[in-house]
Amino acid sequence: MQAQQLIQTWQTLSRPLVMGVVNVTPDSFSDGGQFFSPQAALDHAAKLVGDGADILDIGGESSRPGAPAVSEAEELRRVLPVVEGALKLGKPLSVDTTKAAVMRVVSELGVAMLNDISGFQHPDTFAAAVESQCALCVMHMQGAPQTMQADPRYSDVLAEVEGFLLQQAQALEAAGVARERICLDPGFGFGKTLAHNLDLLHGLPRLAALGYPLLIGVSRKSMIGQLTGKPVAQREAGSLAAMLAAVARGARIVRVHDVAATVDALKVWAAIEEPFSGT
Ligand SMILES: Nc1nc2ncc(COP(=O)(O)OP(=O)(O)O)nc2c(=O)[nH]1
Repeated sequence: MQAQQLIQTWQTLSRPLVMGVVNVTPDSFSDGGQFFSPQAALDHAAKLVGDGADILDIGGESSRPGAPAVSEAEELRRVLPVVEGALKLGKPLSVDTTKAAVMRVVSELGVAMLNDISGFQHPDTFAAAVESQCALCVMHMQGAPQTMQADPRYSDVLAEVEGFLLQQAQALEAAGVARERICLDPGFGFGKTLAHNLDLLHGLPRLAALGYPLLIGVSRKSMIGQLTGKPVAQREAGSLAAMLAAVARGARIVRVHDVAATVDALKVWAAIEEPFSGT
């Protein structure tokens, strides 16, 4: 069972896990349209595995601000061929979806994780998560992709994100989900200003202290663009810096587009951070 393999890995591995992004969408903010055909997506998935990805996150609906919603049928049409093909790559798969029907189908196919950017808030996705045997990524988002960046406001962003993540995790456990199946994600860029994102980055140790693996996604996001002034295609360096800052503050799974560069950055970081073995 892929889920057990993934949970075992994130419990035992001394280094952060690298999650490679496979967007089977025409409009993802960072790579929309590049991998929209099943074969292109599978070729990309294989490349990311070759580059060192520990997990692949397959998504069929863009969550960028203002993105149009995708129907259940269309999302299934996009992701199923890729999931079925990527299962043969021998790495745990995650599916990035907010639809219960998609969760149920891919759980049956044996994917390792369900990644819900809306944090399994809805009764149908909550039930699908509980009934699956998958690992679960509970992410915080204020509002919905279509409107979330209009005017995000918090009295205390860290406290509100922490409260939501803990509430959802505890609700899932109360419904019978084993604690080790759950990881948490503050949702960088999902209804957050740059200041909110930086507050969350600074506050990661408090989220890590909740006792669940932290998954973070800053790769190529607008917060990197705001800090560097660079367009999406030139945000690799900034993304690596933010990723390492998050790892230094407790992130255990990093969701990235640039897998090879991330693997290299983590190797150097680990060599510096780990006590030098002298070999
Ligand atoms: N758990 C989690 N899932 C996510 N899914 C999508 C995106 C957005 O990035 P991307 O998939 O590259 O863009 P798009 O949503 O436009 O496809 N970010 C996250 C994230 O930070 N955490």
